[in-house]
Amino acid sequence: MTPTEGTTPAVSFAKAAKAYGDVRAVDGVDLRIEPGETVALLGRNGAGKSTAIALLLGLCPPDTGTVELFGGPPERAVRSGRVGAMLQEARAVPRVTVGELVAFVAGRYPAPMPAGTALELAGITELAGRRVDRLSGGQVQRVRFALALAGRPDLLVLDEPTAALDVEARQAFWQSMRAYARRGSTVLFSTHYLEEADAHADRILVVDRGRVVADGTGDELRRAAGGSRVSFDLAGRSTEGLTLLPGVRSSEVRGDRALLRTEDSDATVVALAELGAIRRLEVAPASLDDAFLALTTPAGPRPEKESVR
Ligand SMILES: Nc1ncnc2c1ncn2[C@@H]1O[C@H](COP(=O)(O)OP(=O)(O)OP(=O)(O)O)[C@@H](O)[C@H]1O
Repeated sequence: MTPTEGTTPAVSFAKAAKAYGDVRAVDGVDLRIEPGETVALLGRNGAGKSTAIALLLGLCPPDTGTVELFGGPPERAVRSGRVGAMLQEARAVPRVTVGELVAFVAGRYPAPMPAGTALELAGITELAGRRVDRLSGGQVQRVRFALALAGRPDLLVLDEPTAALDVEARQAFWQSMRAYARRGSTVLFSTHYLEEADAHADRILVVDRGRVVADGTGDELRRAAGGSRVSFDLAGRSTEGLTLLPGVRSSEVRGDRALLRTEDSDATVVALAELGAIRRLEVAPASLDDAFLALTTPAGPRPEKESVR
């Protein structure tokens, strides 16, 4: 996305880096998020999403480079109540009711929303009188969402917000998030789920080994990854040699179907036809899954610091 001239970005990283020993958790990231954008940080476990979020909230300083929120240090934006965050770590919760806790936290902010509105937006109005230490994991998650909203933040930061939620709660959560984003707030959320990033973000930043390796809408990422998927019924045929066919990058078997990811679907289809492997043959554009696989490094040991570059 092109930076908007003359506006102050909600979030900006300039060559920001943070290492833990040999691990470059955030490795020289340049990034600009405009006010009002909803952005997903998408990456595998250990890609650096939580560290990037810790930097932008001022929880730890970058080793090198700078991170700013609304044109100033993160601490200033956080102190002035412009930022609401929902982080991963579950802290011990006090023995107060949900309503009391949300009202207490809202009261710490200069321009909070009424506690009842925060509860309503988080879909937990009926939990207002329940003790916080007697809730299910999913309910606690939604209380934390209400707490993140309570100060009416300009920037809402959510680290894997749906991790503990079941399907129904997940849908309700995204509806609430979108409702809040429509009020003009900037939202940044991290996730492992491609479908969530695709469905709920205006823009997806794919993070891999501490770097932003792609930045765009789901459609842009699909196009950038290029390629197609060719699938057909194996009908008992061996899968041996499929990856050697022209254009094929990878192959996978799902039930009795073979799925080939290819850079040249015409050449792959001709080769399959020569083998007679064309039962229920389908050719489709690459999916976001394919794009993600093409853009990121497979799980495995992280390289040593020296071998990264
Ligand atoms: N406090 C720490 N001390 C040492 N290493 C750390 C620390 N925090 C993160 N790391 C390492 O930095 C890398 C990035 O971790 P980070 O938690 O930012 O990734 P993530 O994308 O949020 O992963 P996940 O999806 O699993 O939460 C990982 O290799 C992790 O082990």
